[in-house]
Amino acid sequence: MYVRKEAVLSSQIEGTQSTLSDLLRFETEAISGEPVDDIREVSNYVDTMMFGLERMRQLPLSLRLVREMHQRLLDSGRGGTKSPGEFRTSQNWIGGTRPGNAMFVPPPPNEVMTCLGDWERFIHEDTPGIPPLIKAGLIHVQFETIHPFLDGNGRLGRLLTTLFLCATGVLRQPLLYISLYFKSRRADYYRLLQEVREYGTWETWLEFFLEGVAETADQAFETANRIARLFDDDRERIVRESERTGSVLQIHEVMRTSPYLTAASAAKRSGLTVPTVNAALDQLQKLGIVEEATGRRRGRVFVYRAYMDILSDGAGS
Ligand SMILES: Nc1ncnc2c1ncn2[C@@H]1O[C@H](COP(=O)(O)OP(=O)(O)OP(=O)(O)O)[C@@H](O)[C@H]1O
Repeated sequence: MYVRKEAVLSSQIEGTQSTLSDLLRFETEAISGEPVDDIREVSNYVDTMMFGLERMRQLPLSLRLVREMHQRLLDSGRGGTKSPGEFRTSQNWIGGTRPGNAMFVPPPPNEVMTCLGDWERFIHEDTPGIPPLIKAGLIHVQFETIHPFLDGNGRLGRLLTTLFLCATGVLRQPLLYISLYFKSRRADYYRLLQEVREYGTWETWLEFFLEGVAETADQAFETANRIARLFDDDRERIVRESERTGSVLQIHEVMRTSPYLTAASAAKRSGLTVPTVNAALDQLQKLGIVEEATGRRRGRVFVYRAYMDILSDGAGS
């Protein structure tokens, strides 16, 4: 669920409209009002993170892995036509309408591979004096400065931060949604990346980055506690107040990983029959734990509302 939250936030940094609810409903094949392209983009982000983590069992965090991840990330979402999986062979720029009036012009195409080679070497270099969190901040600013793709550099760069921290064992799971911090301070984020180049203010960037990691980690800890309390309280209420406690608990369990579901998907996930699932969902609705989200009689979608409210903090509804 944290990966999904990070995906929504990272994609929201530049204009993508979908919310965490949209993504989860999309994944349950429930209909949503948002343009499908936006949701697909976020869904691709989740897919790319999972793919990257899995692929790191066979491959180091390398340029090859970066290209494979980029291919997935841009698969048919925003930027899908801009050479997915290929390092650029033309000049790009940030801000403005042409290199002449741009805020930043990344290295020329014939320098990209040399810069990337250095970047890759730095990732793997033994740097005992640089703790992994500081290294992650350096890797991010360098990647954004090289801007090796025609599109998707921001999203991939943020993904790589989490992936690098997983690779070094700082994170056991991809549980850092640092994009919330970058999103709420977007102007500072861009400015500080820029100032590293213009004024060599590495320390200011690193302070900002590390503050983001600390703030994000504190929030994740707090969120995890709130979620654990909610699950415990609701379980107790189910045991105390509901009929058919066994199947109701089973559906409650399923909703911990799928806060949006249909009766059919819940049946598939739990191994219970559809009528049993419907009866359990009925009980959960009576307890006020679950709500029906569509207002329709057919194709109903159920949501674990209080859970979604906690998860959606800062990521739209
Ligand atoms: N002045 C700058 N110098 C270096 N990098 C920058 C600067 N301003 C922004 N960036 C980085 O470039 C990213 C945007 O690049 P690009 O459009 O290729 O990525 P994206 O993933 O498609 O978009 P976004 O990150 O905005 O969702 C920003 O997210 C940020 O990480």
